[in-house]
Amino acid sequence: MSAPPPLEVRDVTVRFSGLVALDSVGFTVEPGSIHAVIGPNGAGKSTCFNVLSGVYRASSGSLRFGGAELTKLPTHEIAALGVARTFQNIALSPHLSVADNLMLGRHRLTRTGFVSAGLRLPAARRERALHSERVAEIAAFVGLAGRLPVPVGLLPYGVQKRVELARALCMEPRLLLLDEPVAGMNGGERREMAALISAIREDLGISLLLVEHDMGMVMRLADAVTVLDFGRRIAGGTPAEVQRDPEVIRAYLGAAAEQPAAHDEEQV
Ligand SMILES: Nc1ncnc2c1ncn2[C@@H]1O[C@H](COP(=O)(O)OP(=O)(O)OP(=O)(O)O)[C@@H](O)[C@H]1O
Repeated sequence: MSAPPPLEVRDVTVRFSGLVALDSVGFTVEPGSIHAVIGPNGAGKSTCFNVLSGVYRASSGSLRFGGAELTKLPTHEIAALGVARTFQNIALSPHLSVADNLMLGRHRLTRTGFVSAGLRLPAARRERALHSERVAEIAAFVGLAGRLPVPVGLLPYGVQKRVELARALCMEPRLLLLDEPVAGMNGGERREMAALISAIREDLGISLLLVEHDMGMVMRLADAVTVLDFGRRIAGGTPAEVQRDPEVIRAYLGAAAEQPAAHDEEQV
């Protein structure tokens, strides 16, 4: 897989009947980096994510991934360019095994159609064997080797989040969008997930964009941080830079005064 191109977000605005959820937001995810988007509740983080994966349309602005303009593409074409995402609420089939869920992640890479697969033609059999091998490799990489036959619904929540991540990796992405990857996890699960995210960057060379509430995790993991507040980009830079930015401190202190529980997440 070739090195990822940069993701360039320029002047992106998203409006929902009068409400400006994103207001001329811009940032660049450098190739092979971990870039975090943070901000208080309602800042526009999920909107940013949804516009990147094609779930929402930008009202104006541009999102370029290498030579491709993503703004007008449907979700499956964005995925075909090598942009995969995970969901905040797990989006797996609970009755299917881990292996089958991961195979579904490889769907876009499958060449032989359903008919030849159904007829068990040799080409389809060979292709399935290759995909199974890759699924086993990815499962081992994320620490799921022993769980391949287990129905996803029987696994603990933290393990299901790993399956969700593995499913996205099965799409062989060059850019991975992670929506609150440690939400709802306990301290141990958070540390494991943080180590896995680092390994994805180090060993697979994939760029990662993550939306996350856990500040400890963001500050330890991210190479660069973009801070949103009320749909605007109020700061950007290294974790150390944004942590001491007065605008950021003001946004978070204001939010904490209104919603004390919102950023009270456990630190990694
Ligand atoms: N589909 C939608 N229709 C209308 N308004 C929306 C929609 N999605 C988001 N919004 C609004 O856009 C603004 C930004 O919301 P968004 O969910 O992107 O924020 P967020 O930073 O992800 O918040 P949180 O941390 O609570 O998840 C909010 O005012 C929200 O109510």
